[in-house]
Amino acid sequence: MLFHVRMDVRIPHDLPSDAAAEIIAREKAYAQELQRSGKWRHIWRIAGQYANYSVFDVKDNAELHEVLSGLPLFKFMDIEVTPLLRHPSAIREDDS
Ligand SMILES: O=C(O)C[C@H]1C=CC(=O)O1
Repeated sequence: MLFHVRMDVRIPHDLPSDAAAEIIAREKAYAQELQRSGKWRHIWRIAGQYANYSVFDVKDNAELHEVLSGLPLFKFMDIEVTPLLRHPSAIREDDS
């Protein structure tokens, strides 16, 4: 199943910078591993914001929840999920 996900990151200003840097490094490794696995299909920075638009390809809602709740930055994020399905007018064969 495909899901469009918006993540807005709100790291508290009083979090020490070395702690923030450590979480961000773990987040990057986690995100890149999920991209290599094919579960995190797209990630785009939203211009001018500490936020991204992503597309996940996972088995079901439960797997999406597991993946998202495992994000090292999860507790500092607002996350909005939109389930997707193939549009009847789509022509790209690999978009489902
Ligand atoms: O930077 C972000 O948008 C937040 C998060 C998502 C992937 C990643 O590496 O960091």
